[in-house]
Amino acid sequence: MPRGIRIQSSISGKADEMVWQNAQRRFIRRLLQATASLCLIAAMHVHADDMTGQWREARKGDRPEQVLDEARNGRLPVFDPGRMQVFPTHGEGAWVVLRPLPPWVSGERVLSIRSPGMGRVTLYDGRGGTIGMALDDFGPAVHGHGRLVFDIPASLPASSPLLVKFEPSSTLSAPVTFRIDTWPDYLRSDAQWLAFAAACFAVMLAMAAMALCFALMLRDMTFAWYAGYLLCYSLIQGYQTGFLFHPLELKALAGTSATLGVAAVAMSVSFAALFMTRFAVLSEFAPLLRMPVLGFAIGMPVVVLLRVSGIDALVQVAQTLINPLLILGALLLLVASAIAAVRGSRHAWFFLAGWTPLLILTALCSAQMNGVLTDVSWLPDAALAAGAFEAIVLSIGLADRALTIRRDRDRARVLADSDALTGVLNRRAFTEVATEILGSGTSRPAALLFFDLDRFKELNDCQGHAAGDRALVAVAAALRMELRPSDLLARYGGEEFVALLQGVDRENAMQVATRLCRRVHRLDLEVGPNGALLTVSIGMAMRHANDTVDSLVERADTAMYAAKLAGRNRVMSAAPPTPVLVRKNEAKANPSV
Ligand SMILES: Nc1nc2c(ncn2[C@@H]2O[C@H](COP(=O)(O)OP(=O)(O)OP(=O)(O)O)[C@@H](O)[C@H]2O)c(=O)[nH]1
Repeated sequence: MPRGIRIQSSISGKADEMVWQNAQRRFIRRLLQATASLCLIAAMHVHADDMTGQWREARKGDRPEQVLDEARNGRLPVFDPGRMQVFPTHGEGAWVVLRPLPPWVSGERVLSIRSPGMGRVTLYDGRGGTIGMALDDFGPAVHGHGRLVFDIPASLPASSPLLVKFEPSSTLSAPVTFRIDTWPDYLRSDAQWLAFAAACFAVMLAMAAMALCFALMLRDMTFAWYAGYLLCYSLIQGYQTGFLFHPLELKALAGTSATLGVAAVAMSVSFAALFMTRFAVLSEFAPLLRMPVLGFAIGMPVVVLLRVSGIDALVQVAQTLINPLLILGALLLLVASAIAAVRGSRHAWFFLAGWTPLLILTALCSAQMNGVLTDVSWLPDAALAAGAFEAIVLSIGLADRALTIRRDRDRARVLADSDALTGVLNRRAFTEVATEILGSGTSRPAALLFFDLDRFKELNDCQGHAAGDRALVAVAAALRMELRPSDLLARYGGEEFVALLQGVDRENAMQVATRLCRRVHRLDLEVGPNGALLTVSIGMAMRHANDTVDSLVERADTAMYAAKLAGRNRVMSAAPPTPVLVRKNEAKANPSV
């Protein structure tokens, strides 16, 4: 929209803005409600009772047959393989015996271990053979997605117990579930998971790429911190689900979860802190918490450096600090954004809506490590989906922020461009916009009207300056009403106005000017005690090639004086520019001539 019209429509824009803000408030409220419902989804999970399980910690010198014997004799603790269970991977690891229950799945089948963490798992096939596997393993021909899968040959009786060993590992053990499926069933669920995970990663990475582009284009670090956060969170999920290795086949990242994975966890919270500080405008809405949040954002990379330093003592310190710091930091972000939101930061609400489900799910996944919510095996997948959900919510928030900034800028521009008393364009803005218009097409006809109120001094003297101001406002409003939205109207000086009419010929311009002249008279504003009404004298000049705004105004002003001399309350048309004037303008436009 041209700048002049934008300013002119600013008043009606205010009403639209209020409607828009209410709609936004409603949208955010609904978003929060949806988020809350997402967090409160009942922990319903149906799992098939198709196996029983027994387990014990592995000891040095254990033999597989001995463990199977112990299981057969009922000397091992029992667990439900369909519920999430953590098996120790410190020391010598852990043995797990799975006993399929009838009805048995015969023929070729698949044992899958969901969310196994980064450790290695070995299946003993009962004939002295073993198959070892890990999420970042590229050896086996068949590899699951988001899970470890073992091919159970048809030759192994369906009722045979399966012996699995969780090998010793320095990485944290994760709660796992076990399942035996026929190949078609397994392939179907694997394809579903792949589609789900690919969609979540695609959303997060697309939003991160978009944020990076915006960071570069707008030179706004808020977008950069946001992109950094999303990339780190995607990396964390990529490690945890094994998506980086299968299907992405990023072999270079195999074995890096203890360093790069941990760094990604720490950096994601650090980036989230930096992002939230700017996004929720903590400096304005929660200034006391800004420094602690920034301190946390800077502290986390330091801990990461200690963790990857390779110096034992420092690694130990980092290892001790990292988890408590993560928990404290996450809570700090939550509290800071909640305070900012309550104090009026609209974008803090977006942050809360996106970040809270993720935080709750992360906390619930951690709780599963301690034997809580063992039925809810979809929680790790929900944490992945929450990442995508958060990416969408925060991207909408960032778009809203960009719009808000733009609207504020537009409003400031409108204020700077408009005349404080009458609300029409001021002289500087008129000159700029009119120069743009005249420069954009010389072939299009245009006319400039110069208005000067008659005997305005008398009105001021007799009725006071305030009455004079009211008259100026009334005249400006009347002129604005009469003109087309595309015509520019400006207050040029004290009681002088100018209008630039586009696409009119001389005859049309004279008709418009005459109509405006009559309109001012019809305002019935008395000038003095003798009952004379306020009138206006108008000079009209048609735009010629080589005309500048100044030359056009100058000719219209001269015509206006002629109207004054001829008795006021009338319109006079300016003569075409004299050759001297044209030559002067040509010289101005091209100083070398
Ligand atoms: N109330 C009010 N008066 C203003 C404002 N700006 C300029 N004026 C007054 O407008 C009057 C202009 O007077 P003149 O230039 O003598 O012109 P005039 O009285 O209209 O006489 P003619 O133009 O010859 O018809 C002066 O008295 C200014 O003080 C304003 O913002 N508000």
